[in-house]
Amino acid sequence: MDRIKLDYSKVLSFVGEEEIAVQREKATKALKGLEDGTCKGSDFLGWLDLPVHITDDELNRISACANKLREQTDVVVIVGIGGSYLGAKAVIEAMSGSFDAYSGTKVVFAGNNVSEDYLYELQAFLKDKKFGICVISKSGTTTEPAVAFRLLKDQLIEQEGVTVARERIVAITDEKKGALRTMSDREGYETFVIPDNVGGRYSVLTPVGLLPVAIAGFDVRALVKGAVDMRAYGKENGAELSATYAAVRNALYEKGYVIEITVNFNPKLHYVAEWWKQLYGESEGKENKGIFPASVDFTTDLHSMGQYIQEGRRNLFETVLSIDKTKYSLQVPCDAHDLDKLNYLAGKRVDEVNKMAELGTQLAHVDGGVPNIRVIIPELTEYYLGQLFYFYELACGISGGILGVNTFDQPGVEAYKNNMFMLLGKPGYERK
Ligand SMILES: O=P(O)(O)OC[C@H]1O[C@](O)(CO)[C@@H](O)[C@@H]1O
Repeated sequence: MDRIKLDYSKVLSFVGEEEIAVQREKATKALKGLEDGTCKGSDFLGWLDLPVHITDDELNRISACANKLREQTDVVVIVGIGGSYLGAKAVIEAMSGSFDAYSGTKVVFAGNNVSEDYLYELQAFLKDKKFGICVISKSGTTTEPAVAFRLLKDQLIEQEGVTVARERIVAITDEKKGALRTMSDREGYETFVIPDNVGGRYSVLTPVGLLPVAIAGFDVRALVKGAVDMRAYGKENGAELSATYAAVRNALYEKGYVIEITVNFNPKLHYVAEWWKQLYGESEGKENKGIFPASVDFTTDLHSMGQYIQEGRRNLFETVLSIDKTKYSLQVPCDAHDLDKLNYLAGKRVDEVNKMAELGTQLAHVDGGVPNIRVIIPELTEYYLGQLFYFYELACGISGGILGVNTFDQPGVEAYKNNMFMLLGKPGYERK
């Protein structure tokens, strides 16, 4: 099997090898802190060896539950927010056909917003369907999924009765605590556990990511295998890939490049970038520090954000997720009249046009003062997504260590919640 690669040659006119070497040394220390459990937030290092410890029994149970739901339903609603949906959404979007949504989708998402219109339209969509619910919340108390779950559970009971509804609801939550655990135990829902020592944004390789991906019909074993292989590769060489990426981005940060834009040239990677944004944003954005994680979809956004990236404030760098091989092959046809003047492209693969757009953009942006990192992915498969997830997770742990923050907490998220609870009159929040 091949492996994802890193190319940072196009940052070297912005930061020198010696500046990267300084950060690389810090990366080695940060990695040690993760491996021997002495870093800040060390209660949440369960993700480090998680892929290696996933057993065949666990994967079989996930497959069995997914198959049961696939047989019993037309559609399964995945209810969750943040780390409780982004990993699964990233894999499902990456692996699905671009128009699958129009031809009988198996999985839809809810509980990642509190839009009344979204929920109303979802309920209308589900009205004549056999549906199931996979509700995911580590804390079991997050408002967005809790509101969506209450509505959908009532609808399911109304459409199918209490007994069938119980069979079609699966909960993924804490082993012992939280409202969702209490409810699941009382109602007798099938449950899967999010380990205590794995935070939400690091949970894609637990049932949180694996069960929805399996329900959608994709290969969770290949996903896990990719992560296992990336872990093993890192063990051999001091986590070379992750440590280098962490060092390079911190060398850039030290020089005032405070925004990292993750770029794709394939819209299927849109949600991989959303997952990455939560991972890095929640992990590093604290104590008035941290690189701001942003993302764009090219070439689409070259026609909107491209102007700013080329000529706006020079405080950003790009990390391009570059896919080597496409799944399908398509050539630009020849036209006898050539009225659109495109015959110079006739016979070329559409992907060649895309690759030249990628190279042309890289050269233009580097010329314009935007350092460029490339993460090269051999093909868009579950296996390489598994590698990519693990590469990014480890790099994030290392990068947070270099920055000196606790990578694994998210105290800042509470501020909006407290205000919302106070405004909504939640008991206990009146005085705040
Ligand atoms: O799984 P839970 O507990 O509902 O939390 C969902 C998300 O909310 C946060 O706790 C805060 O936004 C994230 O860290 C987490 O991924």
